[in-house]
Amino acid sequence: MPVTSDVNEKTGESTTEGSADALPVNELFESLQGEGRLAGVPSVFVRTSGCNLRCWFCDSYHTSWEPTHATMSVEEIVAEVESYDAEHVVLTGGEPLLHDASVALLTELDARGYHTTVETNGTIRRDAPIDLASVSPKLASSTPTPDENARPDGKPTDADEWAERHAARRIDLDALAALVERYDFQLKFVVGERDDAAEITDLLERIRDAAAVEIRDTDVLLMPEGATRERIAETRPLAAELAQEYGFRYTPRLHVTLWNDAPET
Ligand SMILES: C[S@@+](CC[C@H](N)C(=O)[O-])C[C@H]1O[C@@H](n2cnc3c(N)ncnc32)[C@H](O)[C@@H]1O
Ligand SMILES: Nc1nc2[nH]cc(C(=O)O)c2c(=O)[nH]1
Ligand code: SF4
Ligand SMILES: [Mg+2]
Repeated sequence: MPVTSDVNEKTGESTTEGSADALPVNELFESLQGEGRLAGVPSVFVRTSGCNLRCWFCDSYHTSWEPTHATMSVEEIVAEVESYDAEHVVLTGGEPLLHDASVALLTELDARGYHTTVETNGTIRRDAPIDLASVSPKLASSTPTPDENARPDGKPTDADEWAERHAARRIDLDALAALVERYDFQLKFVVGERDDAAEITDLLERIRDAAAVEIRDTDVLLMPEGATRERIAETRPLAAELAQEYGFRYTPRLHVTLWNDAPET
């Protein structure tokens, strides 16, 4: 029987000791990669549950604010991935690098020749075979407030408690430097307001100082904030404008345009 892999729902801390071979999986599906430099590529998505942050805009509420999951062994996940025809696998969450078993899963996928992308908030470093580290550091504007949260029914969350924890955890320069040094990477920032740009350029300077590899402006992608077609229609012009102004790349959210906020897309 697989050992339960879990994350403390109150603090988002990983409690995965002794569970190197099982993951909390919120959903597993095939879709088109919607974001980043592999946008449009058919991919299997493995969405783990549990996060150490609480972005107010999180489009995966049931992995962060209210985590739900089935526990699957690495073997079961690999078998389900193999039932699809795709060559690309995206490990996401929640925060997938919280879990020890993510390393085991990536190792098994690598051994079978899959291209792996890991979507991560950049606060955790891991040694694992990752083909593309898709790192999305969280800006101050992601911090939850009692008025702004991702809860589908709009009711209040424990945002006060989380605001402090989120702010303290969201940037870890050592972890960001390690991720860009170890892996082929993209830095993907969620943009919803013009002030985000100053924080991005400031943070970029600090990562460049801390990391021993080159970070080109074209490794930096700006992505419109929004989990729905309506919302990205509002934020898209700003993300595109800032990308042009600063020489960064723009990335769409193809899946939102195609399927809005439907699950398993
Ligand atoms: C749900 S997160 C899971 C991976 C990891 N926790 C992270 O944040 O990078 C997957 C991607 O969706 C982005 N994201 C989440 N909610 C979003 C929103 N409302 N608008 C735009 N991007 C969003 C994140 O920044 C990240 O790049
Ligand atoms: N189609 C599609 N592309 C994605 N790229 C990153 C995603 C994520 O949630 O990490 C995502 C997602 O949820 N769906
Ligand atoms: S870090 Fe990722 S999964 Fe966690 S709350 Fe933010 S967007 Fe959601
Ligand atoms: Mg998503």
